[in-house]
Amino acid sequence: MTAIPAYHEWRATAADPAFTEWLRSAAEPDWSAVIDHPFATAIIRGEADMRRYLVQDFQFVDSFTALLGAAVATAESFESRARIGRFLGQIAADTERGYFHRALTALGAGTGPAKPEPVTEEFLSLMDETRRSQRYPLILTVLCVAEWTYLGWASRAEFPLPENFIHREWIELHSGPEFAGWVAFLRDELDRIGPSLAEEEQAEVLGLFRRATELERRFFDMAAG
Ligand SMILES: Cc1ncc(CO)c(N)n1
Repeated sequence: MTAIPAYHEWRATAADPAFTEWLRSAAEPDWSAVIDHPFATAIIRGEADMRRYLVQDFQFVDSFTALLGAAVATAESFESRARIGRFLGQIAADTERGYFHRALTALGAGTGPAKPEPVTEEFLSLMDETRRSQRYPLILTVLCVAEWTYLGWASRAEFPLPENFIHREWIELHSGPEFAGWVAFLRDELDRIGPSLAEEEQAEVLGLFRRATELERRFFDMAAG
């Protein structure tokens, strides 16, 4: 494995010196494996069996929403806090939650408690630990991986989208200008804060970014069965 240069070394030679670009490039090959994952391709084609995936992801989204709450609590300005709070209230707790209820009902799965798969457990632990740290850079890092990878695969979809609402709305929730704007906000926050962190903290952020990306890949592997 090639060693990953520290941010300040990397940025001297990078075409795009953004902090999140350093993180993303260091998360390869997992990053591209998530974006190009066969399960994501099956969603885009309207062919994925969504039941196990959505039952597991409903648990993910609960911890993710709690993590958004921690981001609201730790953000450094009212504008950032309001931006995250809006996404929490309008998307996570409303549009997306409504989708889960309709989709899980249509799949005959229900919205009650379900047994988490091992990768789900690992992801929930990572998010819960990050939430408890109450450290904004770490919280942003996990949010950024989750949202940016999802924008990546969902943006591969072309019109017309699948007819089945379970595939179509899942793609719509993670693509389009509004979701792209949300991801741009998360990246901008991390691009603003990351460069002034101490080198050890930058390394910690990098480790967390890579770990979360690996979990995204394994989450799709789990869904593909
Ligand atoms: C596993 C996973 N990663 C990212 C997202 C997007 O929030 C999601 N719903 N599920």
